[in-house]
Amino acid sequence: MSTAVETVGTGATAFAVRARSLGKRYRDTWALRDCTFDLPAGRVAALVGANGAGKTTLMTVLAGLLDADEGSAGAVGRVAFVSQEKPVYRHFTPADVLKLGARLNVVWDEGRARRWLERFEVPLDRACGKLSGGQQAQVAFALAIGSRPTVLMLDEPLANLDPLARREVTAELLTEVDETGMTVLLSTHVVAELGGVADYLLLLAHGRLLAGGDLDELLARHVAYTGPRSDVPPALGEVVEARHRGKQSTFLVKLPDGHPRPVVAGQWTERAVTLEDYVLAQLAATRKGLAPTGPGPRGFGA
Ligand SMILES: Nc1ncnc2c1ncn2[C@@H]1O[C@H](COP(=O)(O)OP(=O)(O)OP(=O)(O)O)[C@@H](O)[C@H]1O
Repeated sequence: MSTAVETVGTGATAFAVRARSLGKRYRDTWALRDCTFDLPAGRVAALVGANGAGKTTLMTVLAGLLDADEGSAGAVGRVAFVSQEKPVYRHFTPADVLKLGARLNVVWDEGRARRWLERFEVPLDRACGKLSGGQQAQVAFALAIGSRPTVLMLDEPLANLDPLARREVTAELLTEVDETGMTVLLSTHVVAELGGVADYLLLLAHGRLLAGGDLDELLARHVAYTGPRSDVPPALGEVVEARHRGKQSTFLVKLPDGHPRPVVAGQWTERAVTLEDYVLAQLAATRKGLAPTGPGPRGFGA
């Protein structure tokens, strides 16, 4: 079955992107399978997963550039997608790219696009082929931002950027979200830098949605314990990851539903789980072949 991406009516929907049992295969191999989620509007969602997990495939299907083989997907309003390669015409200057944006897009905000380039000090009159990889990426972002998307999808937007530019790009994206109400879905391996930026998570493993949902809620349902070497954590819960080094053990534990965070005593300490802790623990568990936390009825089983 081939299912094209449908555009969902803007009515009273609170979601910006929806996927139902979405699947995509390349020849006989499924790259994406049984992927179901609703991404609420106005969120900044991090799409994470190991190499080959299916992130690019998911975004490309959501953006309507690839047909799904199973299920359906839809996005509300205008979607802009910046692929991993961030392609720009090498002989065009950034100023030419802006002119092209104005001609190609029904909705075009020249000021926004230009401000983005000025903010990142990208020369407007130099051929894109002579710009650095990071500057070329900024041109691709400016083109996407200028088209005033309702949903902006960015495949590894931080990959070519220096550490300061990464911080500035994420900050600028948040400003855009605040000002326009757009929804952002971005895939990345630079999870540590998404703290305070992403407020939603979609975690893929081997083409399946392993976990997803509101980030604060997800992290509040987990806790990290450190203490003397032990085979079991000091309190009830499902062990997502156990690490033992010398005489010390660290556990990342999913708390039982409805239970408050237990207070541990003695030599054990507990701390809140960060996005990076959570993602690394989940990825390590899937790599070791441990049973992943399976998706719940809406695909969110974190
Ligand atoms: N055009 C293609 N033809 C055949 N297989 C493909 C194609 N594109 C991707 N795949 C396979 O589909 C799976 C998912 O790939 P995808 O690029 O979506 O992963 P990803 O999570 O984006 O990876 P990365 O983090 O390395 O960019 C991988 O096993 C990959 O080898």
